[in-house]
Amino acid sequence: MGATLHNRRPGARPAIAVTSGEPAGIGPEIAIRAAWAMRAEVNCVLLGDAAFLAMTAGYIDPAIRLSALSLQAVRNGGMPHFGPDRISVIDVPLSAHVVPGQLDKDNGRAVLATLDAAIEGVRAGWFEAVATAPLQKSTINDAGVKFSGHTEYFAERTGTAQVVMMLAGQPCAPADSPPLRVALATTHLPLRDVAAALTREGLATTLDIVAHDLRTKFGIAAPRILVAGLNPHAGENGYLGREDIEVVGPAVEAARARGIDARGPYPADTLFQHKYLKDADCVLAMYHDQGLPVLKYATFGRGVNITLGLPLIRTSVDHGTALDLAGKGLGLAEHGSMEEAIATALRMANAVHAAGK
Ligand SMILES: NC(=O)c1ccc[n+]([C@@H]2O[C@H](COP(=O)([O-])OP(=O)(O)OC[C@H]3O[C@@H](n4cnc5c(N)ncnc54)[C@H](O)[C@@H]3O)[C@@H](O)[C@H]2O)c1
Ligand SMILES: N[C@H](C(=O)O)[C@H](O)COP(=O)(O)O
Repeated sequence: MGATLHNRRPGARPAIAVTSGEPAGIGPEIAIRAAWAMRAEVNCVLLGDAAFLAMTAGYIDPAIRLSALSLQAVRNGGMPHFGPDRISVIDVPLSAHVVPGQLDKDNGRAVLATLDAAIEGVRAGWFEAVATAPLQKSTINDAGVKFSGHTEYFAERTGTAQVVMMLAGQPCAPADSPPLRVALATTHLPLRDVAAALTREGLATTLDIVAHDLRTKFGIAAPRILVAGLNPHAGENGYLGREDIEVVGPAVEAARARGIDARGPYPADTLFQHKYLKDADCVLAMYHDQGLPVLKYATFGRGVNITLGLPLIRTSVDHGTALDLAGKGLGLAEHGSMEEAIATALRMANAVHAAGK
């Protein structure tokens, strides 16, 4: 997988799959708006129900033009390249009528089918990367498929033993802030299971993946990674938990011995301040709600979620399905994060493409 990155036709706009997400949420709207806004730069290929996307596009702006092919037609004849005056769609039909704001488990498997089509398309050379609009994890579980997130699903479907979720965004202040990147040592699991999920070996692999992908896909020659402790005050010399001494610290030391500029563990509550972040390329947080609230507070609406360690490029938005907005109609959701997800996927694809030449 990924070999197709070198097959970009001279002069052709790169193609990126954009999955349209939970149909009852804001995903279809923001995917259409972002793809339309970026149509001059990139051939976004929306994956979703063609009739539903056409109807949604018509409500957003009748000037938006979509052209659709069935998945089977693409399998038979290659990708639609309709040009920059319209958005390409590959039809992945829904099973049930969509009521905005109301989840329907009958559509859960169709949402998963868009992810499968995206992965198939990268393997087949139709796309250079995948950007995903938000889906509702609970609906897929309600449909009878155990599902904890795109991150884990893409790992499983590509046979990747370990991946890393990283979110990135540009803080507004201070003015000289570098991009804030927060990677997670654990992803979607109950808080009570976090400590047991942290191992020296797992953290070692996480640090290797973060360092490798920041080098190869972000062009950072020697990434500096600041590692947060698990416990309050990084364990207070063992009086508030021993994981920082026994697991996190040794993993950081071992990474340094392998030539990775990892530092820590630092107390998480004071790590996110400019004097540390200004020289850092990434913070590794131990769990989802240790790192992401800080990132989202600083950059919500402009952030991007990137899965590191995959054999393909996958990005996403920094927010969810916003059913509260979707239920009230179109025009309430911001699509800045979706645009940034597509732009980041494009930059990453360009970096890999350039490196492969
Ligand atoms: N990339 C993804 O697929 C992704 C990411 C995050 C959450 N989710 C899923 O989304 C579902 C809902 O999650 P949640 O309720 O915790 O978070 P949410 O992001 O959907 O909503 C949280 C709040 O942010 C607002 N908001 C979100 N996106 C917005 C946008 N683009 N413009 C304006 N306001 C916006 C919502 O109106 C709401 O007030 C869950 O199933 C969650 O797992 C998916
Ligand atoms: N953890 C992500 C966030 O808070 O933005 C979100 O749940 C999406 O995760 P996946 O990309 O794994 O679906």
